[in-house]
Amino acid sequence: SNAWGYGPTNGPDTWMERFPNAKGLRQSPINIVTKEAQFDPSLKPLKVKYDPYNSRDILNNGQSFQVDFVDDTDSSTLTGGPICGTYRLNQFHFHWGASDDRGSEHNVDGAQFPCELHLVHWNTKYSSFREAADKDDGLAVIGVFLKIGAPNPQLQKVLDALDLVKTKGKQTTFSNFDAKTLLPHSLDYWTYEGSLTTPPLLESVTWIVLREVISVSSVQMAKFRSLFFTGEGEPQISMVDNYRPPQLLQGRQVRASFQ
Ligand SMILES: COCCCN1C=C(N)c2cc(S(N)(=O)=O)sc2S1(=O)=O
Ligand SMILES: [Zn+2]
Repeated sequence: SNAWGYGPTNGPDTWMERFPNAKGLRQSPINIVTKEAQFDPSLKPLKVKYDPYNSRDILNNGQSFQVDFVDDTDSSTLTGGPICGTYRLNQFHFHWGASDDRGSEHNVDGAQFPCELHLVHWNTKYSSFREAADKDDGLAVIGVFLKIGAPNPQLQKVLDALDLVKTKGKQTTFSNFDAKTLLPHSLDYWTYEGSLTTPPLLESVTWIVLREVISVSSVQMAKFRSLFFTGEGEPQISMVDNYRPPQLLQGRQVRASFQ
């Protein structure tokens, strides 16, 4: 099928053929040049309020795996930071490499991390996630880098569920998970206006990339790589290198919440 992906014939360099946003002026991810990120004292602290009760299921969507949240009330929200109003947590997912030397989407001073977590929120000024998804101020995504180090016990809870969602389309219940336990101590961040990093590449995302990393062990990274892009019964293709490379800044300003 000609569905988009990360392979040699359907990867990021082919996406502009079917998704013209790929050539847009606010595409993501980017390389964050820390010296050029300007401290903005008007930026407020991030306020993250996640309720474990809202976690619902974990799904292999054929490009990553995501943990979905019930978002019909304001019980898991993001406020403050660079955004106005209240954004609700809809899902989180990851991007990772075939080896520990690559995998993140954003880079910091040209450096890639082995994995990057994205927590996706939508602006409640719109009636639903789908309605918000293509609005300039529709989405806010928190990006967290994972760095090789000590095993991460909170992440392990997510990884233990992967045995049940090995192939595309598989999903299983995933309740009572507190997404806040995946965040680092400091919520210092860089922020810029960007897009979804996957098709349809909608230019609707306020990116909030945390400066502090969380840890992941090499053994835990191998667990991510045990998933498959392909469905049950199809020739297996390992789910690895599901990241888009950095895009042109096109004159955008990256602001820092810290000095
Ligand atoms: C019209 O809605 C289209 C569906 C959009 N979504 C699908 C993604 N693959 C996706 C990727 C996202 S990322 N990598 O930019 O955080 S956020 C996101 S998402 O907003 O959950
Ligand atoms: Zn993502």
